[in-house]
Amino acid sequence: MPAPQCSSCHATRAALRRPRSGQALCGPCFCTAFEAEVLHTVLAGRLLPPGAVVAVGASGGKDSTVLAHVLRELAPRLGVSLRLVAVDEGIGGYRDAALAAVRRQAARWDLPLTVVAYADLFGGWTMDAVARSTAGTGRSRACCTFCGVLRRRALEEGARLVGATHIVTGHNADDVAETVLMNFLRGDAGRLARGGGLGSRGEGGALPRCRPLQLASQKEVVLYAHFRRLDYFSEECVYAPEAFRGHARDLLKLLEAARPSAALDLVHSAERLALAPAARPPPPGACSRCGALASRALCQVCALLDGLQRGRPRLAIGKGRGGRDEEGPPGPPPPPPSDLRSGPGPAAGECGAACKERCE
Ligand SMILES: Nc1ncnc2c1ncn2[C@@H]1O[C@H](COP(=O)(O)OP(=O)(O)OP(=O)(O)O)[C@@H](O)[C@H]1O
Repeated sequence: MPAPQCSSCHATRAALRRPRSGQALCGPCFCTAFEAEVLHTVLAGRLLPPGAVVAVGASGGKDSTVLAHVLRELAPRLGVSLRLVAVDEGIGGYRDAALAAVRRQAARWDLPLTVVAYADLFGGWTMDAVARSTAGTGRSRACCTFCGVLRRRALEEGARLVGATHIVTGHNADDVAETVLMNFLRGDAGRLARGGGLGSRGEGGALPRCRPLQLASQKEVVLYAHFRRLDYFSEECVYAPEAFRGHARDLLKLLEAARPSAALDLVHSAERLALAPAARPPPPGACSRCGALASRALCQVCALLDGLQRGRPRLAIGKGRGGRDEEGPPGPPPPPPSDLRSGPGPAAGECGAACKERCE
């Protein structure tokens, strides 16, 4: 059976059916509709005011590639300027190739690019060193959680470096739905309550952050990249197979098979969740070491670096466990890596990151 006419321009055959609405569109009409929807998300949510200097978290992957491309198209109408900020986590055999994709994008789109590295920001620690340090312990599966905490801080530092007023990331509806599921499975009411909305307003001196693709499905992000012929890096991080997120992703796929709107429904559920006063997390204070926002004495970055230097990486994830090890009782502490400096961490007041928030 021949493909139906595009239901928008009626001039050509449709190339796809939109996964959620079933609307038949040709490639160009789909891309125009996709861009209009992102524009609506940004304007309706007042995410990026005119004059904003926007740091785009650029990983080289499909989501941030699509985000940077769409925002570049929309920048004149929004009245914002863009900077690409890429974080080099120090993941051998993965990040170098992804950074090469970001460099190609920056050159092709004529956007300024700044790269910040964990090794420079976090006293010599790279993600590979963190993984070595946790290998064989109960904490090795938490690599992605550790990395998310450090990346959030690194992105904040990079954004400040380029004079940004706002940070955007490429999280799409599926990413956010997975996070909602993970928080439910962890029983983490505090993060569920904070996870709603399209981003954070930048409390405590942190830069405002938002996710303009939060209402776009992963499938449509991929379709947009395909029809716009975007060049992106599509390999999975070497540490991803260990992550708990993979189970949430599998669960989401099962749910979507029965209910195609499951991801977006979860995103909207999180937006509407209202916590009983007793379940609300306490107002954050300042990290006693670096001055960043923290719901405990040390912010998550300082707690993590502290634990790494002592050979007992720990992270306060979940329902107020007071910063104890994330995954079960600690095993014997591994020796500290000999090739790493144990850095002092950022000076008081320099961080400004919202450490209390989930960092992926
Ligand atoms: N190394 C990095 N440098 C800068 N920003 C990053 C980096 N890694 C992730 N981000 C930001 O966080 C968002 C979510 O990252 P995540 O690791 O969940 O990957 P993803 O959902 O596959 O996104 P992408 O396809 O853009 O890599 C990205 O879209 C990007 O904006």
